[in-house]
Amino acid sequence: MEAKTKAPPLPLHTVRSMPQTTFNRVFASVYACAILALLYHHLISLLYSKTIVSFSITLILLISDLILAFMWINTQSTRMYPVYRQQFPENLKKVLKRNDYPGLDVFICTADPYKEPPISLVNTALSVMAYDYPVEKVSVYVSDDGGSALTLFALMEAARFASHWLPFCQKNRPMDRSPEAYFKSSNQILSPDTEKIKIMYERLKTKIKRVLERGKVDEEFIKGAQEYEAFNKWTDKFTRQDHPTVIQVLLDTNKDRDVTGHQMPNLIYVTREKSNTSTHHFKAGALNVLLRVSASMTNAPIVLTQDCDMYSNDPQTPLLALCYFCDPDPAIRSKLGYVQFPQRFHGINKNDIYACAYKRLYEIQPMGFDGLKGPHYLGSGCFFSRRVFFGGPSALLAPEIPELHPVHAVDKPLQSKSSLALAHQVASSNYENQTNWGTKIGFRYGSLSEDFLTGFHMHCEGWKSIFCHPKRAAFLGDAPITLIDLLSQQKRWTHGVLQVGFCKHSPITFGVKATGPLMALGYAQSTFWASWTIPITTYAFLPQLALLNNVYIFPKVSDQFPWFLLYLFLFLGAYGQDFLDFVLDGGSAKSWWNDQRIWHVRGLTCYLFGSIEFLLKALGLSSFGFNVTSKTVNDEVSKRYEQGIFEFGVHSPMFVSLTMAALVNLISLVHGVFQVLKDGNLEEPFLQILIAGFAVLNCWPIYEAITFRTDSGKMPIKTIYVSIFLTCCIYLVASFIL
Ligand SMILES: O=c1ccn([C@@H]2O[C@H](COP(=O)(O)OP(=O)(O)O[C@H]3O[C@H](CO)[C@@H](O)[C@H](O)[C@H]3O)[C@@H](O)[C@H]2O)c(=O)[nH]1
Ligand SMILES: [Mn+2]
Repeated sequence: MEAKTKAPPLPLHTVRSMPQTTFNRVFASVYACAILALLYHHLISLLYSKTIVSFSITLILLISDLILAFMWINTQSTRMYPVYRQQFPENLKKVLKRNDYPGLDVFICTADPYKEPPISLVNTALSVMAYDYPVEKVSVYVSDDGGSALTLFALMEAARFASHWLPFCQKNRPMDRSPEAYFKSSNQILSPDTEKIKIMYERLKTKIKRVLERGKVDEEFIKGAQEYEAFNKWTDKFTRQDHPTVIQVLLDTNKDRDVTGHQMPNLIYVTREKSNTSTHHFKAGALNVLLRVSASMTNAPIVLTQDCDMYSNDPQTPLLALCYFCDPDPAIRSKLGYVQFPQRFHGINKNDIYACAYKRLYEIQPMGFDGLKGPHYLGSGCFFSRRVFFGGPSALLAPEIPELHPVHAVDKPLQSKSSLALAHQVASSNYENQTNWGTKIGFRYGSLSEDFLTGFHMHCEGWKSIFCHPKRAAFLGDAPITLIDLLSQQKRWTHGVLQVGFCKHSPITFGVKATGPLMALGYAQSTFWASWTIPITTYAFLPQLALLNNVYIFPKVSDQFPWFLLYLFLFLGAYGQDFLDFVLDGGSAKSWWNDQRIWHVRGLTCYLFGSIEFLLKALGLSSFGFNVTSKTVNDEVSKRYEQGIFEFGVHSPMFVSLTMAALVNLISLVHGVFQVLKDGNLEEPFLQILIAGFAVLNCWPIYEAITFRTDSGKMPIKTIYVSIFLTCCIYLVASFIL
C-alpha cells in the first residue's frame, strides 16, 4: 500500500504549475517550426523576385513577420512556467502574534482634484484604514502632486468621518470597506446605524462637492485654529508648480480616538515642495518623498503603494501579503522584494469594449513571470519590503542620512518637532541633489512607466517578487471609459517602456545577464510592444492597397498548397492560443474579441504615436510629461459606455490613422469581392480578401461612428475629412507605384 505522505505543517501558501504549461511548451516548438518555414518562404521569394516592386513588398512582409516572430518569442517566456498561488492567512496566527505584525505604511498618490475626484481618494484612504490589521500599525500617507487645498480639505473630512466609519466596520465587518462601494452594494446591513452613517457619508460627499465647485475652501468649512493654520499655507503665491512643502498629520494613532474610544490609524497629508527650477519626476518623485517622509515618522518595514482610485475590496489583503513576508523560511524572506496584486477595475461594461481589464498585462503575464523571478511591479496594489528600495538583497546601499535607513527604529512621536522638521527637510525639492535617490535607491527615474522600470531594476539586483491573485479582487480601480483616454494612457505607457528598452540597462542587454534570458525576454515583451505598430500597420494597409490594384501578394489557395496552409496555421494558431489564455483566465469569448480588436487599434494609434513621442523626446525636440488619466465621468458618456458604444467625439491624429485603416479595408474588400464576381478568380486574392474582411469586421464601430451616429461621441467631421483626404493620397501613391 502506498504510504500517505503527511501534509507539511500549516502552509502559509502553496504554488501550483498551471495546467496549460505542457501544452504551451509543445505548441511553442511546433509554432517555432512554422515561423522558420515562413521566414524561409520569404527569403526564397526575396531571392527570386523579378521586379523591384515585388522585392520591396516581400521585404516589408519579411520585416513585419520578423517583428511578429520577435514578439512571439518574448511572449513564450511567460508561457513556459506559469504558476498559480494560494494563501492561507488563517494559519498566520500560528506563526505570528498579533503584537508582532509588522508596521504597514500605505502610500496613496493623487495629482489633480479635477481629474481625480477627491471623493474617490477619500474612499481609497478609508478602505485601507479599515483593514483587518492592528490599527496602531497602519499609517496612511497621501501624496498630493496637485498641491491642492481642496484635497487636504477632503482628507480632513475623511478623518472626521473615519471616527464613525472605522467602528462601524469593526462592528459589522463588511467586506466592502470603501463607503461608496458599501452603500452601493446589496450586502448592507439594514439597521438604524447604517442609515445614520449613510446620511453622514452623503453629507461628506456634498460638502466635498461644494468645495470643489467653488474651487476654494471657504471659511465656513474650516473648523478650529489648527485647520485655519493649515489652509493659510495656500497663500496667493502658492501654485501647483511652485509651493512649499505642506505636511499635515490628520490622525495620530497615539492621540486620536474614534467615537467608541478606540485607536485610529495615522493619516498624513503630504504635498512636497515644488519649484519651477527643479525637476520632480512625477509619480516616482512623489513616492520617493513619501518613502522619506514616512521613514522620519513611522518607518514601517512594509510599504503598500496605491493609486488614488484603487480602493481596497478585501480587508484581509495585507494578511495575504504577510503569508509571504512572514514565511518561516528565511531563504524566502530574505530575497522577497514585493508582493504584487493584480490591478482590477470596477464599472467595466459588459463585454469590455476597450479591453481595459488589461487581463494580459495585469493577470496573465504576471502569472507567467511568477514561475520565474516574479511579476513586474504594476504601480498599484503592491506590498514592498522597505529594504528593497536600498540595494540588492545581499548588498545594502545605505541612504545618505541614518534616519532613512530601512531598519532605523523611530523613537519619537509622530508630531514631535524633530520628526516634523526632518520630514520637511526630506520633502524639499532639492533634497535629492547628489544622492542616489531615483538612480540606485527608491523608485527609479527616467521613464514615464516608473513602475515598470523600478520593478525591473529590483529584479536585476537579485530580488524576487510574488504574484498574489485571490479570487475576490484585492483592489478595484477606475478604468478609462472613452477611447481617447484609453489611447492617451497607453501612449504614455508606450513612451515609458520604450525609455526602458533603449536605456543603458535595457532588458535585452543588461537584463539578460542580470535576470536570466527568460525574465529578460518577458520584460522585452513589454518594452518593445510599440514595435507591433510595424506589422499591424503593414497588414492594415499593404495587402489592401495591393488588392485595390489587383496585385496579389500571398500564396494561392491551390498550387502553392502548403504555403497557404502555413499562413492559416500561423494565424489561427496565434489567435487560438491567445483565446485560450484569455478564457482560462476567466474572460468571455466576446471580451476576447474586443480585446483583439483593441490590440489592432493600439497598433495603429498609441504604439505609433507613443514611439513618435519617444523619438522626439530622445532627439530633444520636445518634452512630454505624465498626463494623468481622467477619472471623472460625464453622464451622457457613461451611458453610451454602458451600452457598449465607442466614444470618439474629439479630433485626434490617432483617430485619423484609425479611420484611414477602416476606409482602406472597406474599399478594398468591396473592390476585391467585385473583382472575384467579375472574373471568378478567388484563388489568388483569397488571403487578401480574408484579411480585409477580418479588418472590416473589427472596424464596425468606426463605420457606425462616421456614418449613422448623431450623438456627440461620433467621429468628428474634421477627423473624417482629414482621413478621406489622406486615404486618397495613399491610394494615389500606391496606384502609381504598383
Ligand atoms: O505627476 C504625477 C502623475 C501621476 N501621479 C499619480 O500616479 C497615479 C497613476 O496615474 P494615472 O493617471 O491613473 O495613470 P494610469 O495609466 O492609470 O496608471 C498606471 O500606469 C502608471 C505608470 O504610467 C502607474 O504609475 C500606475 O500605478 C498604473 O496604474 C495616480 O494615482 C496619480 O495621482 C502622481 O502622483 N504624480
Ligand atoms: Mn489609473
